[in-house]
Amino acid sequence: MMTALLHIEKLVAGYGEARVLSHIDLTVEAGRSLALLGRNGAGKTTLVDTIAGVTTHHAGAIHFDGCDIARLRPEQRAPHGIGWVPQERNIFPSLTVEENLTATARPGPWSLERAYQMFPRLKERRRNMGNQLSGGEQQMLAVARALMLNPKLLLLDEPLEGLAPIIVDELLAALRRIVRDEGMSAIIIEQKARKILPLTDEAVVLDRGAVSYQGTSQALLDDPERLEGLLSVS
Ligand SMILES: Nc1ncnc2c1ncn2[C@@H]1O[C@H](COP(=O)(O)OP(=O)(O)OP(=O)(O)O)[C@@H](O)[C@H]1O
Repeated sequence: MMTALLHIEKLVAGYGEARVLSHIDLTVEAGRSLALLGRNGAGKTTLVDTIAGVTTHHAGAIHFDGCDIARLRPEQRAPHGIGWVPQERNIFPSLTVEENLTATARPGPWSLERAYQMFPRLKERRRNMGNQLSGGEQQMLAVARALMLNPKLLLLDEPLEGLAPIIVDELLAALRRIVRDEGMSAIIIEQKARKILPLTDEAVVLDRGAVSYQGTSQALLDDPERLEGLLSVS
């Protein structure tokens, strides 16, 4: 039997006493990508942050690559193969682009050279400091830095948010190559469903902390009315 890369069962999590996620079941197979969708406040960030280990875990299992990681501290999860890019990006402002990339790198196929191939802009800016970058460059740096952790699973929290349309297209092209051509497993939170669904294999929609849709991205693209219904404010 093939075991899933990530298998979440009956997960209940939140912040302190507050329970935001209730009985979430979710599976990501190796080499598959998942779009995580839902209205504002549905719990998308809370779910990704729970996989990264920075929320309060109340109940349920998080199996990752054969281990139960639910009780591990965040810094213990990265070595297991979780590459997390939070919404805030957390670029080191007083390190150069290249130092940002190499500071946390782990051995594996994603080298500095390959990161620069994926994001040529970063190579041009490699001697710039983290705080001298545009929002788009910062996001590219955050994704490239996560790749250089050589993770088994990438967690991207709204990578397109606040970026100019031309940068959105550039980043989407890179993400497409990362998940489609390179076969990287990923969970990508996105508000703009129609932008991200063409890249991803599966989709999960959250509503008030529970899963309201789980299926293929293509099925949602093929059924705009359903997609609209799942994401519109009721
Ligand atoms: N630090 C926190 N402490 C307490 N409650 C929080 C905290 N962060 C978020 N919440 C609550 O958890 C719920 C889910 O928020 P979350 O950020 O996960 O949603 P989201 O789907 O990512 O929304 P958005 O698209 O707005 O980022 C919301 O009701 C929010 O108010």
